[in-house]
Amino acid sequence: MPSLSDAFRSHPVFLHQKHPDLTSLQELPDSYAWSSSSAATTDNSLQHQHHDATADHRVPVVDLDDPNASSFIGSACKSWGVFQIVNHGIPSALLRDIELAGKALFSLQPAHKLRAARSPDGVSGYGRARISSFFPKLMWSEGFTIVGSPLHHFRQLWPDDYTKYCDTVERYQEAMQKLAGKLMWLLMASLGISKEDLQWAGPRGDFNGASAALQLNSYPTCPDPERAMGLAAHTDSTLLTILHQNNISGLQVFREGTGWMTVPPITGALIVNIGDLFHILSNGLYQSVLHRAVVNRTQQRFSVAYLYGPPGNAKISPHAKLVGPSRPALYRPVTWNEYLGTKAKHFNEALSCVEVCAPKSGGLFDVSETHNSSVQVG
Ligand SMILES: O=C(O)CCC(=O)C(=O)O
Ligand SMILES: [Fe+2]
Repeated sequence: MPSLSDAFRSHPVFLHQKHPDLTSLQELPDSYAWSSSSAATTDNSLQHQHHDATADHRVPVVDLDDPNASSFIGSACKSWGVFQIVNHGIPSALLRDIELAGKALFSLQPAHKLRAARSPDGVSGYGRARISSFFPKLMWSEGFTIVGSPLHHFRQLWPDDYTKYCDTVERYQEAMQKLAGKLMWLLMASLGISKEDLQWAGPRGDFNGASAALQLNSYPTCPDPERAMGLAAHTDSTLLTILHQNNISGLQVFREGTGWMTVPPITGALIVNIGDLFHILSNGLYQSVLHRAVVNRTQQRFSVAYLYGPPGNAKISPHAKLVGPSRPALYRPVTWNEYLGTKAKHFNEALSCVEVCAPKSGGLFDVSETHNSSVQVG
């Protein structure tokens, strides 16, 4: 069965590894300037101001202990593709520990960090965002990707001290895997899909064999944040992503008709993004949210993304219960590996590459319309 590492290995991204020490720069080098200081900023739209969060313009916050959590999540996914969660069961000490591990890692000297550099066809290790290759300008950030055990790389970074950091990562991965499974069923329930309806979730519905990657991100303080970009606009290729940000804002999501909106940090809350694969599974009902990270002049920002996808051999397709005479399947079945290949080539156009039928215009589709449909897909 192909693993996530195999998937990345077969779709290498070549990034030049030379990485200046961003913390030492007093001025923004041209290679990092996404807009000129006088330019009206429209396209990759560096409007850094966020729209003030009136009730309708606030990323929804869902209490997972609420008996109606599933239906709140459903509404959030239809209109936003992102929501924050509280009462998620992840201990605050674990959130603090993973943040401390990230801080310790990114504060190492540049040459030291490069001991754990990600190889061009590798998935794990230190380096620039994989999406960098799609943009002419560099991003004001550093990342560290972990698939499976970080032992090999952590030994290179902390020869005498790696066990405590490995232990933190392992505990974090375990807790995230459980939470991701729980979120998957809340999402499924909101679409009227039960455990019997999802073969690849396994006989006990525990998503055994699901794949995941952990992405640590650091956004150093920036001398000219209005012209820089921390992480350019993208959607995640995942089913879902669980993001922990420290108490510094920077994550923005794009809303049709409104523009870029900041997702404000809420102490102890986690952010859940719908990824492209869930968009496919939901037959386009749930949005995979376009998001980016902006930077600031005074405070270093950290985030930890748990990128969650299906088992390597699972074909993800619009679920049969969401397909009917009035709503044909919009996408063809794909494995995560195949989809990552499409993304590596076509980036933000990847979803349209697996489309089989243009989405109908004219509003949201009513889930109840097809709950009893027996049409099979894939
Ligand atoms: O740092 C953030 O807030 C966003 C990170 C992200 O989008 C990613 O790692 O895919
Ligand atoms: Fe992302």
